[in-house]
Amino acid sequence: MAAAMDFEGFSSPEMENGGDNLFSPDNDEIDMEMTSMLSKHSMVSPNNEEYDYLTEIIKTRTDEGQGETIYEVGTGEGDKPGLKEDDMKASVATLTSICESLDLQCVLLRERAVEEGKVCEYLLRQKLESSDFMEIRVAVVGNVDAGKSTLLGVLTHGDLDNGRGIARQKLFRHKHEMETGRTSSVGNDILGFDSTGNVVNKPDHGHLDWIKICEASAKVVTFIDLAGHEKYLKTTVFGMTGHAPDFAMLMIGANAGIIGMTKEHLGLALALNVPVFVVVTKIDMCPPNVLQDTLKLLQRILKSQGCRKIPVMVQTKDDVICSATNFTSERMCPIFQVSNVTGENLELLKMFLNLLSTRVKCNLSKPAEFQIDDTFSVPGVGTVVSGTLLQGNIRLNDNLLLGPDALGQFQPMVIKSIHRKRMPVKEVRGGQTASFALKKIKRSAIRKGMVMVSPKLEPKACWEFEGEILVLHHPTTISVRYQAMVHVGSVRQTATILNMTEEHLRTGDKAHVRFRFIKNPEYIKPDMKMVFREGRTKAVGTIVKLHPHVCAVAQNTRQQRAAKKAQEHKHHVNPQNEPQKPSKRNRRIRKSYQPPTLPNEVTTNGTTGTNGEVASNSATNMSVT
Ligand SMILES: Nc1nc2c(ncn2[C@@H]2O[C@H](COP(=O)(O)OP(=O)(O)OP(=O)(O)O)[C@@H](O)[C@H]2O)c(=O)[nH]1
Repeated sequence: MAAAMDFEGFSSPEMENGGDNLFSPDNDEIDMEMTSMLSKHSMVSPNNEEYDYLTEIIKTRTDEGQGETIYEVGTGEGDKPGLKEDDMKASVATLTSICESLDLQCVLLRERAVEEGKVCEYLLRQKLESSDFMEIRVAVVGNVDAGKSTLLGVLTHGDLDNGRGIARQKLFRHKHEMETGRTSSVGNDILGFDSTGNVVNKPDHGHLDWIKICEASAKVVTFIDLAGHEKYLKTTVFGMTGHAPDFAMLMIGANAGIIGMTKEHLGLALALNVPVFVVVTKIDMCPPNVLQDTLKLLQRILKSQGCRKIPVMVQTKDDVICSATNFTSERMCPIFQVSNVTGENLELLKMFLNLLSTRVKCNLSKPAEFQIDDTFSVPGVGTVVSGTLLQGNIRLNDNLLLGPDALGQFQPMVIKSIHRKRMPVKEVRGGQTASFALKKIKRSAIRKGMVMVSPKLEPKACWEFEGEILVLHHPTTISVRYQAMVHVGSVRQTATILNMTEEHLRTGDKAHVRFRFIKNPEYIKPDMKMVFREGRTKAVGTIVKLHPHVCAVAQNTRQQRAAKKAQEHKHHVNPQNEPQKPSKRNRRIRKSYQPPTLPNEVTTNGTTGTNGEVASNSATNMSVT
């Protein structure tokens, strides 16, 4: 019961709606409408018109699924499921022919015998050029020693672990990680699937060639390996907000159970609306009664008020298909039980990963918006930034704006080269991660949290913003002037509470709070999820209003203009240009000067002030981070 209590307050309104806001309701409605008009016999011998209609439906569904969909043959609205052998054969022939015309690979996932015959489910996946692939990002979280790095080593390198850490050795990036066996930084590993769903990773002398994997893949799953130790929580939170994961894979050691940071990481994923699936490891070395206890507690926590999830034990291929197809839209939380040493159930997990589809739909027709999560200085190349393209497209030689800098300004820059997963490409689409080499930009001019956006967006930075927050934990009370680290997308900066609707906030309290960044203005948008934390203090929330930076810029330019005017005046009346003490009147004016309040504030519905700072609805396509 205590565990359930701990989760009070983790759920957000979106969670309670099952995260439905992640999908465009209009498209779902169209899809449902189109599909519901079909009978189970529609594919048996369609005439030309019906054939075109079926083609249209499949095209819409694969486009919506960003290049893939699961299609069921043998079911239809108002019909009892199942087709006789001959009808099934004819339907599959129609499906295959449609797939060929649309350049889709058609793979049988499962066949079910039902009262009226058979129902077959097919995975339809776009055949892509070798330089293109679908991308899914999975954040890997869980307590220290849950087996995160080991599982990633086993999945990506194909060799089982020995129970003493041999598999994880391939992934550690720092010397101290090798020595302590603990992950400290955000690491990325990739697992590629070809169009038929086979794993393409083939290590060469223990090393993976990312370019070869990407070329052979139709889908690449990127694992964002986050540290399990509490002292690296800052990194873990950054990984969950800044790397825009589609899903979170929560790892639990079967014998250790739900300990340490497990609940913390689960709560973080829930608060950020990232769908979670659980992998219980080490089942080879865990006594059955301990495993049962761990699973029971896990299910109780998932079903509790704070989580409101439906735990589903995945034990067969059918379970995998059901849970993968319903994962994004429902409150389902699939649970796998695996061993990295014997390999038990790893095939089910791989099949599940292959069937996952991107959660966040990115609008490709909108102006480009790229959030930077890391910077590098590459010898012979120059400054390189990596991150996620949240909307639009970016091509080689595109002119973009980079910022905001410390003054809240954006500078023009040109894209010199583009890499996706270390593979040179000419273009990146919304939803994909990439690295860009930038022309004539110093690395020192860039910090994590900056963005590169199309000039059409006319970006504005802001010092101050308002958020609706919920305090998950605080030992005493939070009041005005309290400072803590704010994570929003890849922005990570300390902010001060300027004012709030409550006088004091305690654990479990909700409030409307106005924040101010202490160091730099940032590019953020309404509706973005935020985490506010300092030590064990944690609050989560949503940005509801921005106070654009125009204020500070205006202040600056106004001050600059005033200074220039004063200078000119000085030159005019004081030809020797000697420093002069400001008059008493001027000093009084300066002292009493208050920055003007802004007329142009941005609200959540995308309405803008006089300058039209933020494109309407642009926030709705942000990845939920
Ligand atoms: N027997 C057995 N041992 C495992 C299994 N999975 C992981 N281990 C062992 O558990 C230990 C810890 O695994 P790690 O992969 O380092 O754990 P982690 O969650 O990545 O830990 P951090 O990087 O510190 O967050 C290693 O010695 C692994 O060999 C498993 O399924 N069975």
